[in-house]
Amino acid sequence: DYLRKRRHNEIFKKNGINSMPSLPIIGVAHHLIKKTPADMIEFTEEVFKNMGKTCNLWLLDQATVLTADPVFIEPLLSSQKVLTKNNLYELLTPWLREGLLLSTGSKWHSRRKIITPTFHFKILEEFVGVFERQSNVMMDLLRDKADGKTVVNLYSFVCAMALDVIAETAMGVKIQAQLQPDLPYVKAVRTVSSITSARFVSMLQRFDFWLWLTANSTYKQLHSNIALMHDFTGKVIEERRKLLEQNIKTKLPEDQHNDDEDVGRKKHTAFLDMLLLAEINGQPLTNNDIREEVDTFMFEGHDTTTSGISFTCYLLSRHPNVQQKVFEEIRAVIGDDKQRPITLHDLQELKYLECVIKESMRLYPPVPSIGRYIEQDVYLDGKLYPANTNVTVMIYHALRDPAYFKEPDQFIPERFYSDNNEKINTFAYVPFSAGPRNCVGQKFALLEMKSTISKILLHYELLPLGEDVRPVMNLVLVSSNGVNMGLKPRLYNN
Ligand code: HEM
Repeated sequence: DYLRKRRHNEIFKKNGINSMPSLPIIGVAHHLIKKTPADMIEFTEEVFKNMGKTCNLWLLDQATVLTADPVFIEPLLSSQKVLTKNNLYELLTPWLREGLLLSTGSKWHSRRKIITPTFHFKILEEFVGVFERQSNVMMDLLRDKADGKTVVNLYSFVCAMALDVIAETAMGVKIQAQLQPDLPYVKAVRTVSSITSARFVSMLQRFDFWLWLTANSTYKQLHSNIALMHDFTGKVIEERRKLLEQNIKTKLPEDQHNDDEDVGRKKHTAFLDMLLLAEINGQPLTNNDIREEVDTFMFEGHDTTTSGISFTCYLLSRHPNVQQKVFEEIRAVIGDDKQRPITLHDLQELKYLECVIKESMRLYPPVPSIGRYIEQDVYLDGKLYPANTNVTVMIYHALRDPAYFKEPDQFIPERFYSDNNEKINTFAYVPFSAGPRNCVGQKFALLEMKSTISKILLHYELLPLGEDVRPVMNLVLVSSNGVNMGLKPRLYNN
């Protein structure tokens, strides 16, 4: 073990990577044991300040390279050889199994090949109506809070809305998370997301055995809720497969299996339908194959956009000039009729809003860190990196690097103008990651965020009420005291 650690440290040193002084066996775990999740942003900042933008920490006997340096991020994320996720992702395995986020090797390759086209422009166009309908529900729910005085934690409203959107687009099912929050599937998603996030930031709870031993009821709650979710998605898949087979047999046009609400309108295709039709090496996917992909969308596709929408609205509430500029753009593109459905074309025209969202995700990236595992010795940018190394890209810190972003803590959407001279380095701005394992859902996410935020601003003015956010790096970025603001109905006098 000593020799292994020495080899790692020597190789790192050659690459200009410092290793933090560590103790035998435990490494640097003693620095972390008393840290709370809320301390982690500051702790990592301190580490980078003292050790450099890429450095190594021994966590027990595991080499863990932390980086916020685009010079290293570029070869790492571009590599076709380092595609495996690190052990932190194991927390998600019981729920997501080997879906696209967690799978690796040839399984990941073949799945990525069939999933990428499911985000085709034409398909996304069909989803715009879902964004519209679900954000309209949220507008109704916000109405009695919008008195200009009440402090609203927008996060919980957006979260239920985003869950409705992803259930309908991924599975073709209306789960009514906003209107019936007590539905078992909805509660199960919330419970499993929150237990998994808590485990992500607790060194001890990460280990299954320890969770079972010290928090048995949480352990049981986690697994019974996962079983419930698998059961639910499994049944949806079975039903849609039957329906599809029936439709093929009777050659019914797609829109004849509409439910009541959709009568008269072409029913949109869900991701699940495309997976039912997909083949790998001439073989269709099994229900279990499809389930892990649908579950992955359910997880990856709602907490992330919730974080993005909530933090953007928060920043707008604190920057009235920017809010006014966005509002004017929305009014110019969409008009004053709050009931007029927002089209894909409208969303594409909202250029300033896009800059605002990009800048919000720079200050508050919904996915604040990602990880890779180096399985075999590998050369990145001509330098050797030893096998059995975890790497964590600290997206949160990279996006506030003054070497790449002037006044990095300021909210300046204009830096994303396409004609801005201050060209943004692709690997310095990675909220959706980059390279072969980048976010497959990023276009969907951007459209959903644009659609929801423009709906909110058409209906309400956002006011700087309540405590400022305290960002915490969970699986996604959250705020420990909520994402607070006030709302006031918009009046259109001029
Ligand atoms: C603002 C919203 C979002 C952000 C910031 C975001 C960010 C990311 C990031 C950083 C990754 C790389 C993860 C890693 O390397 O471990 C990723 C992967 C992924 N995202 Fe997103 N995401 C968002 C929304 C979505 C949505 C809406 C979907 C689905 C509808 C989605 C589906 C996925 C999937 C399936 C992967 C795995 C891709 C692969 O490994 O090939 N994401 N996302």
